[in-house]
Parts: sequence; C-alpha cells; structure tokens
Amino acid sequence: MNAPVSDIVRPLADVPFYQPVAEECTLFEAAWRQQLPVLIKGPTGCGKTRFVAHMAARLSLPLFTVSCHDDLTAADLVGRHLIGAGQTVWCDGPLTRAVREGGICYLDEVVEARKDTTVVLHPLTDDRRILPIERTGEELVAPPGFMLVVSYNPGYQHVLKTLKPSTRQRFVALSFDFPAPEVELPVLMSETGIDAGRARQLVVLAGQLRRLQGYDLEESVSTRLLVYAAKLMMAGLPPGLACRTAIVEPLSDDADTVAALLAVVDTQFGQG
Ligand SMILES: Nc1ncnc2c1ncn2[C@@H]1O[C@H](COP(=O)(O)OP(=O)(O)OP(=O)(O)O)[C@@H](O)[C@H]1O
Repeated sequence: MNAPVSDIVRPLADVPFYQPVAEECTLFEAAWRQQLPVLIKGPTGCGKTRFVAHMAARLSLPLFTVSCHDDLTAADLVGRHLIGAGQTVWCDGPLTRAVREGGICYLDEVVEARKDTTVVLHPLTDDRRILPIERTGEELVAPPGFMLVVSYNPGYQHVLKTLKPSTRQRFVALSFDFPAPEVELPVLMSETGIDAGRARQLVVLAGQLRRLQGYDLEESVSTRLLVYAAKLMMAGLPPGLACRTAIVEPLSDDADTVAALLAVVDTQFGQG
C-alpha cells in the first residue's frame, strides 16, 4: 500500500507557487493514491503546467515533462540505442525514467504526438500499469509512485487532432479554464510583486477582453500574458504600452482586432 499522502507532503514553502481554483489539488492527490492517470484539459497559459509542477513537488515525486509535437514517437518517450565510442548504449526516454523512478511523466499537448505512442501509453494507463520496452526486451511494472499526466487544449478548433475514446477513457479528467478574478489577482501579485490596485486593473481588463466577441481571436488573453504585462509594468513601462506589448500584439495580427483590443486597454489604462 502507498504511504499516506499526508506523511510525505512537503511544506508548501518548498513547492512552486500555485493558487488553487477549486478541488483540483485534492482530486489529483486522490488519483495519485489510487494509481489513476490524469488528463488535464484547458486553454493555453491557464496554469496546467504550474499545477503539475506544484503537485509533483508537494508529493515529493520526480517530474519528467515532455512537450509533445507532431514528430514525437514512442521511441522519444521510451528511449533508444545511441552509438558512441564504437559502442551501442541504451538510453532511457523520459517515460521510462518516470516509470523506473516512480515519478510523474507529464505529456503536454499529448494530442500532437504520433499515433504510435498509444502502443506504450495504453498498457501503462489501465490496470496492468506496464511499460513494454521492445528494443531491450524488458517489461517494466510501474511502481505505486508512478503517474501519467497528459494535457491538451480542446479550444484549438483548427486542429482536428483529438484523443481516441479508447485513450481518453483510460484517464480521469480535470477541466481548467482562466481563473476567476479572486484567483487571478493573487496569482499576478505573487508572480510579479505588482500592487493590488494595478493587479485589479489587469484582472478587470482580462474580463473585458475575454468577453469581446466577433473578432479574429482564436483564444483570449491567458493568465500567462497578464503575468507578462505585470512584469513589464514592474520594469517601469507605462501600463498602456505594457498591455499592448504583452497582451494585444501576441493575441492577434488582424488590424481591426488589434484596434478593438487597444480600445479596451485604453478604457482601463489610458493611452500610456
Ligand atoms: N493557479 C495559478 N497559480 C499560480 N500561477 C498561475 C496559476 N494560473 C496561471 N499561473 C501563471 O500563469 C503562467 C502560465 O501557466 P502554465 O505555464 O501552467 O500554463 P499552461 O496551462 O500549462 O499553458 P500551455 O497549455 O500553453 O502549456 C504560470 O507561469 C504562472 O505564472
């Protein structure tokens, strides 16, 4: 049986800052204790990666993060033979390391990965919890600490990629979104040191921008971009310029959309 989580939880001072939104920390911990893999869905920059880093540190688990892309194969996850000095040496990939060390393997944007990755992910994410390594002939049984966490952004509508039901239904799922103002405010203050007044203005601005409709916006302003804007302000830039550089320009290339976003920024910060 696993050690009770409460016995191994680290003091919060030692873990990356994460402001909880709801019950996600409790749910994650419960999933880990029950050896269930977790799927996190949500828009870019809303705190998914920070959440996983926070939970890994809290549970004292090593974390192996992989940013998936359309060339990522099963071998990139599991490992490969490398040739050096006339010898062939086996080199574990991040998934194999996480299994051997009993840690968390976090696959960011998992829908991007090649389809052959399901061959290794499926037996690891059902009750077998095994990782077959074809090249070495090994079959690793995942220790209790091992956990697979994957994320994807269901909002990317132009991307037709999605997870097959047989993959999705191996995970318990947490749905993330941009945090509510009462969560986003302390995030901005804690991440950047900005004062409450300015942080509140940024959060109000975010609300206005997120409600804008009818423009060429695939996704609206993320918490990450708000953090960038606050950082530029902390570096001494006028708020209007900070918001243009950190929020408006990254969001769109379309002149009408940029003008509309800038008009909203002006209502909050003036032309500065
Ligand atoms: N709840 C939160 N607590 C603390 N920081 C947060 C929170 N939500 C967002 N952030 C801040 O937003 C930034 C972006 O979050 P993060 O990198 O976790 O996004 P993400 O959802 O993983 O994005 P992507 O899908 O693009 O990888 C973090 O670096 C952190 O500064």
